[in-house]
Amino acid sequence: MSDDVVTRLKNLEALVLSLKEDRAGCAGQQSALDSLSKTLSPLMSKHAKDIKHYFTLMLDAVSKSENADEGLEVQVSLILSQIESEFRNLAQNVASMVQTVDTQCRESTQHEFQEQVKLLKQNNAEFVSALDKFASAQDKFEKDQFEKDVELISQSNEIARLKSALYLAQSQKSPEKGADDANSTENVEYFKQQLESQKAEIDSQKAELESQKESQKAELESQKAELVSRHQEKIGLFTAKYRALFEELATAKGNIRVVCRIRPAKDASAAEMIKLENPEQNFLVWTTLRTSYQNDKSREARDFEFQRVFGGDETNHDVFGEVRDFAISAASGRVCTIFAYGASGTGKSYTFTHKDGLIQSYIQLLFELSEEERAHYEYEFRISAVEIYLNRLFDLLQTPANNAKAEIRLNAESTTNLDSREAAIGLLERILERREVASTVQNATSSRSHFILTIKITKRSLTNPNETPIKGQVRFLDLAGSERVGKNSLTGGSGPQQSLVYDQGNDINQSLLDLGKGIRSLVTKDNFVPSHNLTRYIRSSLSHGSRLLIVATVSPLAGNQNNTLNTLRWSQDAIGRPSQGKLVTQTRAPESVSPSTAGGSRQRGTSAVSSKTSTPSKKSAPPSPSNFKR
Ligand SMILES: Nc1ncnc2c1ncn2[C@@H]1O[C@H](COP(=O)(O)OP(=O)(O)OP(=O)(O)O)[C@@H](O)[C@H]1O
Repeated sequence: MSDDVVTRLKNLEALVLSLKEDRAGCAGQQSALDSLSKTLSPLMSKHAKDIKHYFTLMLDAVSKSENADEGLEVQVSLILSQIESEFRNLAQNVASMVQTVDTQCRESTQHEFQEQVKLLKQNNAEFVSALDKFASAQDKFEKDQFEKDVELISQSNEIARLKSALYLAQSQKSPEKGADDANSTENVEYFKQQLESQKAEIDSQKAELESQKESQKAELESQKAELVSRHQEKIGLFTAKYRALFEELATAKGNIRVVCRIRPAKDASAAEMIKLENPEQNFLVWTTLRTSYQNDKSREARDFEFQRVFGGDETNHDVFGEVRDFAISAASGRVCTIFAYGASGTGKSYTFTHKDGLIQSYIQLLFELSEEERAHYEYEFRISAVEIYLNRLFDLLQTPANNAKAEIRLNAESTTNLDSREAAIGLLERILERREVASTVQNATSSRSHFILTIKITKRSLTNPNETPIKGQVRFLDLAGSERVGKNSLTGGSGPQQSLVYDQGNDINQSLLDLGKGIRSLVTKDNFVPSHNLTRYIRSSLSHGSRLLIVATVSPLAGNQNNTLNTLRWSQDAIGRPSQGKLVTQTRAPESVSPSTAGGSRQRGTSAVSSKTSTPSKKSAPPSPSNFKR
């Protein structure tokens, strides 16, 4: 087929050449024909070559295509015949053009000849476009061939499927052949099995995916748990370091501490009577509190020593800051006790139970600690509240019907769990109300009894069940007022009333004496046998390793000097310091307090007394470890 086209083209070329020869004599047109021939001839032969090349490619492709069927061949033939007809037209055009040239050669005009040449060129362009078409037809053919391949593959699959279905149908239709029946059943079984196995495979893939998903999830969970545990470990380490620092600080401060709290003074001249000597306080240097009181003959200045003195401008928060470590020590298994000791109205309750009081702050801190460590430890808090009056114990958690106090034997107090900070604060309020009401019923003021609130802490390891639980406690003791009571100092009525006041005074003195001895025995390590129920009840607070804080509360009120001195003396005595304080100097009694000193500032650390005394102020040496630390 291709040869035919090439032959035709060659013939066409030959025709042009012969035309040229025939018209050799035609003057004027000879050169035009020459140039036509020169242009057309190589063009024709080039295109002929191209066409031949494309045809070869195409036929080659067709012959190589194993799957080529009849339809494909028809398609190719169609394309080729289309191309051929294009060339045929072209050849005709050229032939007619040559014919025209030939005619015009005779009656020629220059103009017409040029027109014909133009036409020739146009025809030539058509020829080129035909070639382009051919090229794109070839592209299409290749694409079609690919699609055809795909189609053929799917068709062959479909055919296979149809064939087998047909086979199946035929074999089922066949009435006479048992073997075919068997085959048919086999086939059905086979397809069934195939289906089952495919389903099983899909199921197993699904299961595998699920298990991969599960294992990835487990892996992620374990990574997360590891991160959390590392994080908690870090927190744990940090907390442990923090605790250790607190313990160090607590040890440096000593197991027995004594501080003084001065109630804000209403009376400026009275404020002059209790003054701080060394303004810059820190726990390594004892603070000197100087009292300046008029006695019968003269004005007397005495120095008392405390690890810290809280002035009238300092808050409960400041006091808590000094003994915060007690909560941490208690959570680490120690028994920590805070005593508030002072005359009635000096601020003991304010320090302990005002809305930002020490008890509230400790409750808050204990719950914070349990929250911080909840990944490793389970905390349990149990509370008890007892009042001791005339050596008798009353349980403030119990509420007898008659609204009286529930008297109990030693160690028979009830306890209750504290589940949350809010519940604990609510319970505290009820206990305090109970204390007030019951006091009236018992005809005793709160300052005539000792009030003891204990929070017992049990800390159990969650990670190691074999670990022994840690047990500690924080105890608050609001001691009975230190004001002097007795036949000579406070009559408080006559008859039974006076006798009661006398008994109260005696009991308070005896209990405080016993308590003082108990505290001192911790320093001296003497054998101590308690004689009062107060000391018996708080025995664990006086055992080895326990921590004590005495907060001596004083109020700089005119006429309050005996109560103040009484408080200061008891607190000094309890820790083995000279109970009378250190006599500084004796001055003449002033006529009156001058306005400049009367308006003495309440600022922490000011020292009006020292400026008036001849002895220069001095700092005390820190307590010797053998005396104040165990
Ligand atoms: N640091 C202080 N700042 C402000 N007010 C205070 C301070 N200390 C005590 N007060 C006030 O002084 C009054 C008496 O205080 P508080 O009841 O605490 O004394 P108390 O020593 O507990 O007395 P009592 O032994 O009779 O119960 C209260 O009104 C209290 O609010």
